[in-house]
Amino acid sequence: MADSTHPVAEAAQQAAAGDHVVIFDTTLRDGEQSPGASMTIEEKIRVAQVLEEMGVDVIEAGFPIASEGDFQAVNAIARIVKESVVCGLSRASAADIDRAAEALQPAARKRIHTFIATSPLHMKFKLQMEPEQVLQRVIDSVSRARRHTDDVEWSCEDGSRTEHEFLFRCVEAAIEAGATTINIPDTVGYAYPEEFADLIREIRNNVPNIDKAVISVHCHNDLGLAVANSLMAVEAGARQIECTINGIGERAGNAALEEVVMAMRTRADLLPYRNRIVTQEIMKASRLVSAITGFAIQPNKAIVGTNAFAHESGIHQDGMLKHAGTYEIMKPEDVGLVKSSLVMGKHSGRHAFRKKLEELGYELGENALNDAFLRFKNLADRKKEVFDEDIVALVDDQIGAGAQRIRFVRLAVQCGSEIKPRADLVLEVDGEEKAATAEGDGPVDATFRAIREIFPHQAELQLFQVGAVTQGTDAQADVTVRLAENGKTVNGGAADTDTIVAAARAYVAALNKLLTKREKTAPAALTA
Ligand SMILES: CC(=O)SCCNC(=O)CCNC(=O)[C@H](O)C(C)(C)COP(=O)(O)OP(=O)(O)OC[C@H]1O[C@@H](n2cnc3c(N)ncnc32)[C@H](O)[C@@H]1OP(=O)(O)O
Ligand SMILES: CC(C)C(=O)C(=O)O
Repeated sequence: MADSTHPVAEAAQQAAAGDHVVIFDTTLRDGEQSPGASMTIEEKIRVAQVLEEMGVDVIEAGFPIASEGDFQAVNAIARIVKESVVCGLSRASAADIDRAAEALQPAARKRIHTFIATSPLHMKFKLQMEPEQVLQRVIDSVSRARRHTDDVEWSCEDGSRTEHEFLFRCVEAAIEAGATTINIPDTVGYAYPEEFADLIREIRNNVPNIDKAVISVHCHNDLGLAVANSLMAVEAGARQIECTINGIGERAGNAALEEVVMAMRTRADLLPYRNRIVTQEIMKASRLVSAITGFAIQPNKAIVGTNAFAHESGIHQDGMLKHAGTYEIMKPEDVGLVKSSLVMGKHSGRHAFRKKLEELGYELGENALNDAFLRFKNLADRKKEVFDEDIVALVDDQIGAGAQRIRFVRLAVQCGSEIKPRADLVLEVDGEEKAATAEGDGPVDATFRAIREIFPHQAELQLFQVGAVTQGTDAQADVTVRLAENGKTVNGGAADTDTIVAAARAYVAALNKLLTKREKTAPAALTA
């Protein structure tokens, strides 16, 4: 029987009575159960360290009996982590519990989490056990776990679909046997927030010794209600939330740690509870878990999606520039982002466009700004997102318009496995056609040498980038050439179904921009 004066039991009682919500992270156990999310031991250690730094109270590091790798990972994390409690999962069997205890042996603070299903469906078909046998297993497993540690968590798998009277008996027996945390899982994400909160209240009202344990919840997201169910449970008296970074987990995942924590922080007026999470570490943890599992975060994912603090619509951008509170309920810095971003696209307005130009170092007069804005809108209609580079090109084009001293006329290139690449090029320079022939290390090199021969210059080629505008062998090649001279950098772009022609045109476009920039500062010729 549990000693109610034991420090763990006392802490449990205090937590249950107080406003501290224990954050139990199961990214490394339930999170890893997401198909395709397996992590190596080294990766699990990295995640555990970030969780510890973040202030997670309990890290469920794995299911030690599941495999040698899981055992080793839990064992390694138990050695390294000092601030958080390290927890291992086990079924209601002596072998599982002893294996978990062995893995957790070096931990400064350890918890054994043992579970068994209690719903009629799971008991009958999966476990093929009678309810009374399950009840006896609850007592046996918790008692065995208590031989290894004072910190024992017991879970009734499929708790939300369990008959209430039987659930109360199991919970009471688990606490009687020494469980200090009672976890009520919504294993299949079936619960509805008010119904789930009522279940927690009923447990509190019907289990005589419930004040000797912390009530925990573990909600799955099959109906997208995991976070709502978890928060409603806290309002009803639960004081531990089980969750995962980015909400990963079995099937549709678990309650997302970042969402429950930021909801409690942002709506502290309605949810006046404390937790130890350093929210500024959220982005770091999210990116690490995404990178390790290979699970991309959807752009509109709450808190950690790339769009969570990004604004594209003109009216929103205007509001944001005037007061961030108009469209942001959280500060991006509070989750570890440097600042919100104004994403330029077809819905953006003039205020945001002017601000973006300022950030990019342009100060345009009213007419030039209006002109650039129209061109920007035109481009945005054709392009999903307009990047900073597009805006630079657009404004540079405008500045350089009318100053096309050099024009592409024609190009013939010879190349192949047996021939030295050769370019025959004709350009028009200040209205006069000039031709050159050059050889090079490849057709592009030969073409660029021919340009230098016709129009000698010192500019350095910093970037040559080829992309495809469309797919297939008839795709247009989209070439970008970046030239730099005396600290001035310009990009020239061109598209053509012939990659070498696109390269020549892009080089000429960049050269024209450089000429314009050069003439603005020192009206001498660019030619050497
Ligand atoms: C809701 C949850 O997320 S629970 C955690 C789920 N996570 C995992 O299952 C991941 C790790 N699991 C594994 O590696 C394996 O399933 C193991 C090592 C645990 C067991 O493997 P195996 O011995 O091959 O059994 P298998 O997985 O096929 O079947 C599970 C067995 O455990 C039994 N079982 C299931 N839950 C429990 C439980 N809580 N307590 C006791 N027995 C249980 C099942 O009834 C079944 O028993 P049976 O073999 O007598 O029919
Ligand atoms: C083991 C328990 C807590 C679980 O993962 C579930 O029921 O979903």
